[in-house]
Amino acid sequence: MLDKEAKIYIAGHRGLVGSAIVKNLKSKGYTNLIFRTHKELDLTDTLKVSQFFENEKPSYVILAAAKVGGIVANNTYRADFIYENLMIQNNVIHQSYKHGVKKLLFLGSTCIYPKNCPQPMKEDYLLTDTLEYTNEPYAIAKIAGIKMCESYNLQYGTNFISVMPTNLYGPNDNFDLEKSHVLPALIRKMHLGKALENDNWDAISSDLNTLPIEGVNGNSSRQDILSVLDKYGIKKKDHNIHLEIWGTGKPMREFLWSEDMADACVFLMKQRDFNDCYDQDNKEVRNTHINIGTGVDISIKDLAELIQQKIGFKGELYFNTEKPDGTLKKLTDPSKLHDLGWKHTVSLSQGIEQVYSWYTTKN
Ligand SMILES: NC(=O)C1=CN([C@@H]2O[C@H](COP(=O)(O)OP(=O)(O)OC[C@H]3O[C@@H](n4cnc5c(N)ncnc54)[C@H](OP(=O)(O)O)[C@@H]3O)[C@@H](O)[C@H]2O)C=CC1
Ligand SMILES: C[C@H]1O[C@H](OP(=O)(O)OP(=O)(O)OC[C@H]2O[C@@H](n3cnc4c(=O)[nH]c(N)nc43)[C@H](O)[C@@H]2O)[C@@H](O)[C@@H](O)C1=O
Repeated sequence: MLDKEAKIYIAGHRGLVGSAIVKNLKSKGYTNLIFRTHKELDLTDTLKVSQFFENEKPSYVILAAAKVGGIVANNTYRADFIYENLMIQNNVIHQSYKHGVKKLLFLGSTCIYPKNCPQPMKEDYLLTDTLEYTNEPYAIAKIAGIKMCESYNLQYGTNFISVMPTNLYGPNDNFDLEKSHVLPALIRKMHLGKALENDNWDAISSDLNTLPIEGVNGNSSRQDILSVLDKYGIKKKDHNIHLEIWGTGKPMREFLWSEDMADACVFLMKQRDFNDCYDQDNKEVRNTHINIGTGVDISIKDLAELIQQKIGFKGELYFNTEKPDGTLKKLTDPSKLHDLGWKHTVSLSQGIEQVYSWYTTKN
C-alpha cells in the first residue's frame, strides 16, 4: 500500500502542514508528488478542480488546503471560513470519488468537539453538544468534511479517512499578528519586543521586510513602525516594553509540532483504512475520525512565559480581556492513535526552540 512511485496530490503543499507532509514523504523516498499553489488552482472552483483531477488522475490525495486562522480571524471572517472550507473539501472529496482515488486523508480540527466537552476529548464526543462560538462556522465545515468522507465510504465504497489535529506550529506557519494562531503570534511579538528593548533596528527592519504589517515595512520611518507595533500590542513605554496577550491567559491549549503531525498523517495513510475503523456488523457507522495530539496542555499565560524565556524578551506581559478567550480547555485523547502505534516525538519546549531558530534564520 502506498508504494514509493504512487502519484500523491498534496493540496496545500506550501502551508504549515502541507509543507511538512511533503518533506516527510520526500524523506521516505516518495517520488511522484504533485502540487498546485492557490494561484495555480483555486480549490473553491468546481470546474477547475474537476479538470485538474481529469488531467492528473492522482492515486492518493492529502487534503491539507483550507482557509485557516486564529481565534480572531475565525470570529471575524465567519462567512469566508464556512464558504471556502466547504467548497474546497466538497470539490476535492467529490472529485477524488469521481476519479477513483484509492485513498484520501482529510484534515479537520479539534474545534469540531463541543465547547464544554468532557476532557480529554474522545472521538465519540463529536456532535454531543453546542460548539464554541468563535469558530463555529469553521467547525461546521470540518464536521461536514468528516461526514462527507464517512458517507462516500458507506455509499460508494471509497477509502477516505479523517484526522483531527490539535493546535499545530512549526516552519512555514502564519506569523501575521492579527490572523495567526497564538504560538506564532507570540513568537513574533516577543521577537519584535526584544529587538525594540535592545534598540536593534536592523532586526526590526529585517522582520518587517520579510512580512510587512499594515503598510509598514523595514524601510518605513521609526515613528510609523512604533505606532503600528503599538497598535498590535508591542508598546514602548519609556525604556520598558509592554506586550499584549489576548484574553485572560487562562485557556488551556495543546500544541503539536507540525513535522510530528505530518509523520502521523503519512503513518495513517500507510496503516489505516476506512474498513479498519468500524465493526462491519454495526449498521450505524459514526466517528471514524482519529485525534492527533500529544495529550498534554498548557495555559496561555504559561505558554507566553515559556516563549518569553526561550526568546530572552525581558518586557512586561499584560492581558487584554477585550479579546476572546475561546474554549477554556480542548485537550485531545490520542489513545486511538497511540493504540495504532504512533506517538509524537517533539516536546513543546524543543518545538519552540526549533521554530524560533527557523524564524530567525528566515529573517
Ligand atoms: N494550523 C493549525 O494549528 C491547525 C490546522 N488544522 C488543519 O490543518 C490543515 C492545514 O492547515 P495549515 O497548514 O495550518 O494551513 P496554512 O494556512 O498554513 O496552509 C493552507 C494551505 O491551503 C492553501 N489554500 C487555501 N485556500 C486555498 C484555495 N482556495 N485553493 C487552493 N489552495 C488553498 C494555501 O495555498 P497557498 O500557500 O498557495 O496560498 C496553503 O498552502 C487545514 O485543514 C487546517 O484546518 C487543524 C488544526 C490546527
Ligand atoms: C487550531 C484552532 O485555532 C483556533 O482556536 P484557538 O485555539 O482558540 O486559536 P488561537 O491560537 O488563535 O488562540 C488560542 C488562545 O490564545 C489566546 N491568545 C493570546 N494572545 C494571542 C495572540 O497574540 N494571538 C492569538 N491568535 N491568540 C492569542 C487567544 O485569545 C486564545 O485564548 C480556531 O479558531 C481554529 O482555527 C482551530 O481549530
